[in-house]
Amino acid sequence: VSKCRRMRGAKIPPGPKGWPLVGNALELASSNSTSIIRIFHQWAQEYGPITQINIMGAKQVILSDEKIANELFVKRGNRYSGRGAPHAVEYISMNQSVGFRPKDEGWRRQRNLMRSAVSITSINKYQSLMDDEATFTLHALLQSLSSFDNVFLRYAYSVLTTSMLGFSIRSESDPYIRENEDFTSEIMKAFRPDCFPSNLFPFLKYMPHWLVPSLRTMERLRVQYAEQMWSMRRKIETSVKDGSAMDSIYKHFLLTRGDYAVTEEESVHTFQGMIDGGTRSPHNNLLVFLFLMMEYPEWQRKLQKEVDQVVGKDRMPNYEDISNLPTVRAIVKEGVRYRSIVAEMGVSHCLETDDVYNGYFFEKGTVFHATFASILMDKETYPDGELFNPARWLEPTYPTYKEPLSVYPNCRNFAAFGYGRRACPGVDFAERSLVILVAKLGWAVNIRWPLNQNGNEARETLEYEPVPAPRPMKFGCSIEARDPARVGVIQRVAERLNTE
Ligand code: HEM
Repeated sequence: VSKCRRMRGAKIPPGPKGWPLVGNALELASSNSTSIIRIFHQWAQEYGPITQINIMGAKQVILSDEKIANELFVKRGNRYSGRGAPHAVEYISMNQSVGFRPKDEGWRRQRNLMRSAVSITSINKYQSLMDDEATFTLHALLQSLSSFDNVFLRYAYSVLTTSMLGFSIRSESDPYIRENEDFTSEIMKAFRPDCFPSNLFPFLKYMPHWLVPSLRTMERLRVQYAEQMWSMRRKIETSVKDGSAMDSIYKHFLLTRGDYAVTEEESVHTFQGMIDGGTRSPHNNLLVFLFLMMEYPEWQRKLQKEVDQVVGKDRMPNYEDISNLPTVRAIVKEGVRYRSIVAEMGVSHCLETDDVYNGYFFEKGTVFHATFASILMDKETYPDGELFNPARWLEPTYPTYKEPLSVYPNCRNFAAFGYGRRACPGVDFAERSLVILVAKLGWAVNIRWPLNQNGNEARETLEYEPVPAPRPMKFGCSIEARDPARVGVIQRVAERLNTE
């Protein structure tokens, strides 16, 4: 109250009452991410766009309005760009992970390295590597149409490893993918209060490890994480020294080491951070794309029509066509909006000093969640938001329309990629990799619901696995080549790439 008075009578934001001492911890203690999203959404509806809760005395604020999220995270970004990651996440990542660490000097150095890495990948050499990866993907898909999930997973990894680390991954069963995937699923649990109670009950972190099994698990994961990053670093260093390393951002970094201020440890975490942050969401978005093309066949027709008009039948679309493919970009952007499963509850930001906004007092250390599930469905910005409707990015009647269509729609400054200083540093890379592959898919294949025994469409609804950053659950999808001539084109290009 006294702090509040100091802030000239500002009020405490509304929110559910909670219990003495524990606050709202009990409502959240047993929830997984899916139910947290639902609970946050309900609270936002009941208490308004700024809802404050209290977890064992620590304040958290749920924001469900994009304008407010922008005012705080972007305009007041100097104060609202901490992370406030749960204890288990900070411990396992040794407070060195670019995505989870506080907004400190080390984080700035890492962001600079990432900015430069992603901008180097926009030069033709790297766009062309990405394009080749998309062609391999199409080729692999045509060889094994029902393996779309794994084929896309390989793409999500290989597109990053080729440009960032200097090696392409040719099979989805490659140990690099399997190890990263297994490890990521384990580490995602570090967000859950039910798996790591020290996330909710801070006193637990001071207990001896032998007494608290979750602390022992944290230590095991920390050691494993460090070993994974450093062994990759040693491998790349050796190949750069013996001259066998392919061109990559990591190689470029090692050769121009003096240009970057990051410490050795920070650099290792930065490259791992790009793989951790950059594979899951694009993979999810590609799966969602297939689903949407089955659910909204009219948009699949529009996609195919645009690609055919721009490139014809005799060649595949490539990265140089992107500016002429606004419908492809709109389908990608709308897919991300419609199902931004990377974080439907948003990725939290942490306030670094006391602040007053709209008459409300926020205390230093408050963790803010801009819930995408509410923001990306906001009725004013997205009038028919519950529909997948790429037209909102293509037609002037919609509030989200922007010209020229050779540039827009694109994903820059799009809320689905976060806000301000903390916004996704991989946005351009992610958009490019999705647009290139979606354009090629539109050109090459038809996507339909599979048929059941009676010859009817076996429609499904899109469900997600209940872990943080959930994946779409397995679903059926029938993919077939549009015509044999196109298959021939893909085969010829893929064979040429294989022999180069
Ligand atoms: C469809 C694809 C993607 C989506 C939807 C997405 C979304 C996001 C979001 C919402 C955040 C949190 C932003 C905030 O705190 O305000 C984020 C952070 C981050 N993303 Fe992405 N992302 C995608 C792809 C990528 C890719 C390809 C990379 C790597 C090249 C990447 C690397 C990161 C990193 C390192 C962070 C943490 C940044 C920080 O905390 O400073 N992401 N992303």
